[in-house]
Amino acid sequence: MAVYTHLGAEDLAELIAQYDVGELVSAKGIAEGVSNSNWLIETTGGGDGGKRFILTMYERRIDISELPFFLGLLDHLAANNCPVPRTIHDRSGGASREIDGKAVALIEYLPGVSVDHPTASQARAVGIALAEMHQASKSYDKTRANGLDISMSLHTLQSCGEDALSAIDDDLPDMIAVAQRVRDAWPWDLPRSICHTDLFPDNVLMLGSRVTGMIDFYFACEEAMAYDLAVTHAAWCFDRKGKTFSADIGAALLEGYESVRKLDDAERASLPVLAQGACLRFIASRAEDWLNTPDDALVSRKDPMDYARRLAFYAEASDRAFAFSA
Ligand SMILES: Nc1ncnc2c1ncn2[C@@H]1O[C@H](COP(=O)(O)OP(=O)(O)OP(=O)(O)O)[C@@H](O)[C@H]1O
Ligand SMILES: N[C@@H](CCO)C(=O)O
Repeated sequence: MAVYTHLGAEDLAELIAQYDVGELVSAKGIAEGVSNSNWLIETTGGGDGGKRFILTMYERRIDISELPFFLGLLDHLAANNCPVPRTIHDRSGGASREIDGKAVALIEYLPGVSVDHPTASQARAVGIALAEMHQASKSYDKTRANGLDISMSLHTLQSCGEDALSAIDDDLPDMIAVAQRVRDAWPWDLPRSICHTDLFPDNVLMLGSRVTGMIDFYFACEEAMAYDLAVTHAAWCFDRKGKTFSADIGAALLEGYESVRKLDDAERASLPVLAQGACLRFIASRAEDWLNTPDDALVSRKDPMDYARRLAFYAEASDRAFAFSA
């Protein structure tokens, strides 16, 4: 479910008339996603070329004052040949507008589907797209701090508290001590750029082995590029529950990334701790969401233990997780 707000036909037609995209033909609510309301918009087409667009209404999670950073980043990456949807600007040049006090943006529609079971060649393509994005975002002139870094993951777990964590799973309270250990070992001085930090399979659109779209940049921030690679590794190289690691997917992802941007020695050596930090980021946010989502809510909860299993693998088998060929 992800249409939280009803927009009537007249509201939509009036909104679309503010853009040089032709007239509204249809608007369909998109079921995927949990944070924002999204519609697939079709128009008769206009000066901006396309006839299909994504209309996003920002419902929660995003601080509206940060929209210029996120929407400007889409435009910067698209202009630098990354497969990222550009923002459609309205007739007065605005990247976002307001309806009933809520911010909305019209985004280029990109073809492709999200894969559930990636192949090695798809993982390689994602590695290439991620590295090219890191290179392109170095010249972006805006920045944003990571609000979900390892210190915040530790803080979030501590704030949930051992009792509440143990109500989700008996093993979850142990994550507080693990987060302390990982924070103490954190490499703070690795090469940085603007990173996606949430490049899960559901945020990548693909046609065959081609990446046609990287979407949902609403966690993008300045971070260590190797951390972004570690997040992507954790999200792509395991089954959903985190029980089985696919060495061929991991190797293909790293090889694709390094075909564009070679990791330095410090980045390579840091990958095991970065990957554990990546897991803790999702353990913490999932645990917090779990505790804040009522049992009867329409949105389904994501299990923090899926990432606790990945974390255990990175802690115990980092040689297997990050086996470089040279
Ligand atoms: N630019 C785009 N081109 C094509 N489809 C898109 C585009 N942006 C979003 N979508 C579709 O809309 C769905 C929901 O988008 P998204 O994942 O960004 O939702 P969200 O609620 O903002 O994010 P999340 O659920 O990750 O918090 C995606 O799964 C995808 O199918
Ligand atoms: N990709 C995240 C949701 C966004 O924080 C998860 O699966 O937990």
